[in-house]
Amino acid sequence: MITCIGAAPGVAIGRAFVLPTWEWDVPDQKMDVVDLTREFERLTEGIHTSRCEIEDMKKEVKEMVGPEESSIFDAHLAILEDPVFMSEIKGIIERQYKAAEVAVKEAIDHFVTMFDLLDDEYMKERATDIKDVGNRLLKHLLGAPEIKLPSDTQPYILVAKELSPSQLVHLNPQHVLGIVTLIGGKTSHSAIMSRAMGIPLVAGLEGKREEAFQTGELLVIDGDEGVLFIDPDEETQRVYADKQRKLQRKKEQLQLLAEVDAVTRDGEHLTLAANISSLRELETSLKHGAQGVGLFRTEFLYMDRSEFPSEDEQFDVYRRIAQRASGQPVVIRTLDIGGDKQLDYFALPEEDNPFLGYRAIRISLDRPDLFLTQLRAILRASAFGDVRVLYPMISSVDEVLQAKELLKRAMGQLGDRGEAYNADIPVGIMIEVPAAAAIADLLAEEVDFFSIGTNDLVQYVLAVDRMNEQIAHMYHPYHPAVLRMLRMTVNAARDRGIEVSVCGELAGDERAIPIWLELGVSKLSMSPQSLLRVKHRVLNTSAAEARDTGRQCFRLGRSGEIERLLSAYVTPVR
Ligand SMILES: C=C(OP(=O)(O)O)C(=O)O
Repeated sequence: MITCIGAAPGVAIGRAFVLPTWEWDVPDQKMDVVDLTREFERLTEGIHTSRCEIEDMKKEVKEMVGPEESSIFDAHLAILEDPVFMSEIKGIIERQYKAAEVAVKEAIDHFVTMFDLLDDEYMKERATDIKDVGNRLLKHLLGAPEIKLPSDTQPYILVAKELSPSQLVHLNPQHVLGIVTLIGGKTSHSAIMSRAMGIPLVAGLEGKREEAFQTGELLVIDGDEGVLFIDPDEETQRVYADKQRKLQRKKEQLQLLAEVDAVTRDGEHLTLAANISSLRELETSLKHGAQGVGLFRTEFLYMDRSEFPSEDEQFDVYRRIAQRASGQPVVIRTLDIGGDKQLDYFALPEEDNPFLGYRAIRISLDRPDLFLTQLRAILRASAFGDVRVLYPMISSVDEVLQAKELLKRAMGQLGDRGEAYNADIPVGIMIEVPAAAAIADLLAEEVDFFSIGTNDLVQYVLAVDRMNEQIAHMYHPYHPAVLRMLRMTVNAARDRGIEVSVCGELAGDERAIPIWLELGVSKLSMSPQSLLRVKHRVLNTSAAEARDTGRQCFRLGRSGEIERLLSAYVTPVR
């Protein structure tokens, strides 16, 4: 047995297919005849073809896996445009008279060595991205063929030194039982995609096996435990086949809960809704028994295009979602760009602190033309279902009043056009900025509901960037400061009699159920993949007991203690 990193859960048993390394042999030679113009032209053409391929893969992943995973390819496109990477390549051509492919190879080696030397998992993963993009560029410059995966064989476990997201896109989950990579870890882009595609993955095998992996050898991998067996004996095969069957059965049992209400053992009802970014995700959510859409992240409608979506385009999507939700609530959040979410055609200013900068409602209020277009589209959809509007990143009463004023103006415009809409559309705000939690009592006077966005709330309360892997260990959703903010918000909503729900990642963490019960939050909105797991936990929970645990959490002073107490209370189900 080899212990490694379990990067995507699940068990796989099958024969190995070893993927040849995607690295080209490039002889280090100077140009025969110095023709800089020709080399630059070849380089430009290679970049263009690579960009087109990456854009196609991005579209494919968006369709197949989801918009968030597809944004992985933005990092790849950014590398092709990176001025430092490109000037390194051009400098080698210009000053050393080397052919474009030699220059690209040297630039890849230079940056990969530099990033690998840093003792930082995140930077090492970025080295993988550079290799992936650089090798794609090299492939075009050398006219080399694409490495193809077998598609007509028995299903196999794919073994690769490392696997790039662009290689993963072309995997057929019907053929690939599992993945083994020598390098990489839990945070790699491949791991994120494997998890979303439901393919078990173990990583970090480099140096743990002396001889090379061979195509055809029998492997067992367990992506939960992070273990790999090579040519396992019969007993091991039996044990893991058994585990695999149990996991499959668990999945099937959970699926049976889709139509069951989320009620605790002692009769308390919770509403479990879904966070979605597309119609495709709504379908998955409905299959998993979602009670409506608690958060529709509309920014994904604005991505992968060259201009802002028109009112009609937006209306078409919102209407279809409202209709498909068949009368269940659909909460549509207005545009939340800025921070880590950028639009190619909307040049946001370079900022020192983009998460504290020009983003979300701040942009909407600054650009009423864009905001009114979106509000009209949402309002028109409200004639087709229980549509509600949600404003992101609210930090003051003034912002709410301005947004409400613009909503009224949008209603007036639709009225002039004779369009139907719900004049009483419920209006809510995200509580994700500490200021909003602190003045929740004032904000509650102005709106119909609160939706607590714990992802951003945790980042802002703790001053811990949610995207920065180096400080990821400090990102504590169970920090007492976060719990206090939650309490303030929920109390304010209760005193004013408005609805409060939670839509951050914490809503999908079954360990948090005692916190919600203690606070009196009865509506949770989460990723479609979490719905059945959380429901299963709710069904096995005694609200009275859980509330007791929740109460104890509020008395503890350290995140670790709180997390331990909650973890001991539940045994997570997958
Ligand atoms: C749901 C949230 O918003 P985002 O889309 O930024 O994750 C949140 O911040 O909790």
